[in-house]
Amino acid sequence: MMTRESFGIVDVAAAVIMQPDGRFLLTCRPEGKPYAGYWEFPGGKIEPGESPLHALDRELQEELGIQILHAEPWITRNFTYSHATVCLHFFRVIRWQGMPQAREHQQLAWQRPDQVTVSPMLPANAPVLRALILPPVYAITRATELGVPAALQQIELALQHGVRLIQIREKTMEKDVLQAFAEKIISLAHGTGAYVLRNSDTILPDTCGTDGIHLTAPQLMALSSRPTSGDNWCGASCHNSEELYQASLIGVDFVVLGPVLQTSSHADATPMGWRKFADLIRDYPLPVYALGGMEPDDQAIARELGAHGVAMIRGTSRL
Ligand SMILES: Nc1nc2c([nH]c(=O)n2[C@@H]2O[C@H](COP(=O)(O)OP(=O)(O)OP(=O)(O)O)[C@@H](O)[C@H]2O)c(=O)[nH]1
Repeated sequence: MMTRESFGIVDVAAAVIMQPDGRFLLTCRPEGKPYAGYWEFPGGKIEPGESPLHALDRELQEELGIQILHAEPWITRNFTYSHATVCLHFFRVIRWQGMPQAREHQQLAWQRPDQVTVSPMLPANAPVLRALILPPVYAITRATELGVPAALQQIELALQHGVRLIQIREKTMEKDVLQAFAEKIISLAHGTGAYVLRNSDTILPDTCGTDGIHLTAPQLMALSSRPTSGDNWCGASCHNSEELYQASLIGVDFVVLGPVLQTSSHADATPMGWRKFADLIRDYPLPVYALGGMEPDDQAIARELGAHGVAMIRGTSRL
């Protein structure tokens, strides 16, 4: 029988073991393994007949002496090394039993997503570390509907509640009003370390001081490469498998997928529901925010199904 291994694909389970303060654990590959001395997420190869989660539990017991109590599927990334193509199934491990110990004499380091101090990292892991910087909630503005003062107040409150990613999505706002609104949002957000993206359908220029762009689905489908470079963020809106595929092809940083539930901002759109959402993002390489009728409490179910977090328009006021 032809297996994935006979095609040179090695399935691997890897853990982002996360403390409540956001720090996660990296380990250094011990002598005797390929890429010895490189840092990686704890984990290892999935044995025949094992599920990714069972393999991860076994690996974490062998390598660190801990047992998984709660883990969420996250992203799945392929990477081709000279010896093999690895398919890395990442999980966020939120609760575990025991204290991680270096059972294989490897070095361990707790790291912050925006401040990784160990190197070199395994080559496959750069986009994974970048994905970890993304916060769990993505807030989307609706100043055209609320009025600028109320929208600013809502964003200020959201920032106080810990929101660290905001999209300015005012598609019909007059230019001067929009620019003044964007300046205020950027100044409020940057004061707390939050990122601000501009929707690609607004008339804000590249130079307006935002930290990147959020592509609408039609704009995503019209592109042949990612439109931002360097540290600038690039997100995209997706509604189906074709758009998800295109987003992974041009290598955006994250996607928003929906509508998951009924929402008054897109009342005519048919919601896909959680089951279809989960099917669409299974084994997907990029972080996904669930969008459409999301409330703060929906973070738990979204993450359980493999989402990175939730994106909210109205729900932001209930954080
Ligand atoms: N554990 C882990 N492996 C990774 C990461 N990133 C990455 O490219 N890999 C690759 O995935 C593969 C994992 O294989 P491994 O050698 O660690 O597996 P293992 O613990 O089962 O070891 P073994 O082969 O000695 O039994 C390696 O090719 C490694 O380079 C990561 O972050 N964590």
